[in-house]
Amino acid sequence: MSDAVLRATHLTKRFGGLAAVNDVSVDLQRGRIHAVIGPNGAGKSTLTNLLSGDIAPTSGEVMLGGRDVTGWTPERISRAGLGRSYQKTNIFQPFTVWENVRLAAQSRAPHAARWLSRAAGFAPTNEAAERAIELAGLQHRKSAVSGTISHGEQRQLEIAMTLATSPQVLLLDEPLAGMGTAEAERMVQLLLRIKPGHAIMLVEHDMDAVFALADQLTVMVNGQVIASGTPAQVRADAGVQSAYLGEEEH
Ligand SMILES: Nc1ncnc2c1ncn2[C@@H]1O[C@H](COP(=O)(O)OP(=O)(O)OP(=O)(O)O)[C@@H](O)[C@H]1O
Repeated sequence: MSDAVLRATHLTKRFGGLAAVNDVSVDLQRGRIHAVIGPNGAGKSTLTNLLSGDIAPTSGEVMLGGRDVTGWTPERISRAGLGRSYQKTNIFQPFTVWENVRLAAQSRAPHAARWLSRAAGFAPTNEAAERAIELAGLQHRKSAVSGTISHGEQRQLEIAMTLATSPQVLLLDEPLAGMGTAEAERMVQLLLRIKPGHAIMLVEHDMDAVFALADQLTVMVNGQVIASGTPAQVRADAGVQSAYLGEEEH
């Protein structure tokens, strides 16, 4: 697996006496979705925060595109090619869908270009925004005010804003949370569309979606990886059945 775009090795994060993430290693490869599942408190959000640089590990390292990014700020890691969706918190509700996505794309424009360009006249930025909106399936909502679109569309917008920064790696934190069946299906299709060009880590509680999307599955319990492999391997794992998947069936 030498072609990993992101490789985290032996990551540990301690909060006082609690090892929220305990010796966890994950690889993310282009064109593949690596799902991380586990019960509440398993350490999935902490792992995501370690990869994005939002928190620094107690030990272990994170390599992104062949560079050691351990301890880098989130902004620097983001510029190095990692995009992370933040559950609607980055959306400016009064702005249109287009304005939100274009602002996200503009944050990636070279510094000089940002100041020299007029609001609607910088072609590469507009192209990145157009492409992101199309991939996210929001063309028909471009001029809608973001605060007025549905919950599912806001989640699509959040992903469009992340895509607009042209990341190689995407960390997606529960993109299907709070969705009905139709919205969830739309999001699954969106994720399949963006999969070919990106290395994706998906943290998600919706097991139907996880098994529909994941090429690789890592199961965490109490900060530790208890199983990792293909969805079929993980489904067949007796330890996973009793520690986690079994719970879903009750
Ligand atoms: N900043 C913090 N300080 C202290 N403990 C923390 C902190 N962040 C997380 N924890 C603890 O670390 C453990 C893992 O939490 P984390 O949020 O990563 O789990 P999770 O798998 O994302 O759960 P969920 O599915 O509910 O989001 C939990 O016991 C949590 O209480």
